[in-house]
Amino acid sequence: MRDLPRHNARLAAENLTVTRGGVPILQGVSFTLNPGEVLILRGPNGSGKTTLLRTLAGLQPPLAGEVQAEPETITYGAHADGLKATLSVEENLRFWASVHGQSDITNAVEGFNLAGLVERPSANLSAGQKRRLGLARLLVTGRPIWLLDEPTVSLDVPSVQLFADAVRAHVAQGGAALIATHIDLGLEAASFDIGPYKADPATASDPAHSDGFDEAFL
Ligand SMILES: Nc1ncnc2c1ncn2[C@@H]1O[C@H](COP(=O)(O)OP(=O)(O)OP(=O)(O)O)[C@@H](O)[C@H]1O
Repeated sequence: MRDLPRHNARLAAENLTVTRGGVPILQGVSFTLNPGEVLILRGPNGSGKTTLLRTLAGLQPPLAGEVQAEPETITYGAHADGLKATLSVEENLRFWASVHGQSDITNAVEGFNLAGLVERPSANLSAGQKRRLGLARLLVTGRPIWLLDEPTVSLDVPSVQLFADAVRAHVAQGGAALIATHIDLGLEAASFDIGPYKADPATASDPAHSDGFDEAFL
């Protein structure tokens, strides 16, 4: 069983303003994610969930406010699977594990029912199988804070269950997860609704902080 550094799995957002294409999308976002917690990120399409997750993950700077988390505690599961197409399932997991200084992929293979697929190039997986492999990578990072963007897209019901089980096991070991999803995962979790944090359109983009181009998120 993995031994996650319990005290590291805390993330706090302090009065965050997040932007997309230089335009403020959310402002005044504050919340805390504690070890052992699952928080479901709620908000309609286009409300800024991806933008917030990317900011929390350190992939883009906030326009204002602060993200507090210990270094190298966060792993971000994006919309895109980010798999290496020519590598097999096992090679993908071993590669990802080595990037994070880990070596054991057993939990990842078993936890996402990949044993029968280990030798298959990831390019030849179905959409749901790719998604399972993408999620299995979470288990080889050794990182305690999972930030996940629509993790169940393409998953069938049994696979959603595998994912929910993985999250349960993760938080039972002191991990934490913030999950943007529109479906009920059957998890014991609080919700964080970003609706009240919609940025005031009058808060014009600050050119000093504008990215200056039309961002495309991968
Ligand atoms: N390339 C872009 N440049 C600037 N703004 C964009 C771009 N793409 C999307 N936006 C806008 O940024 C806002 C926030 O988008 P974001 O992807 O964070 O929302 P979301 O809540 O994750 O949506 P969904 O539930 O549909 O995934 C939306 O209003 C969207 O229209």
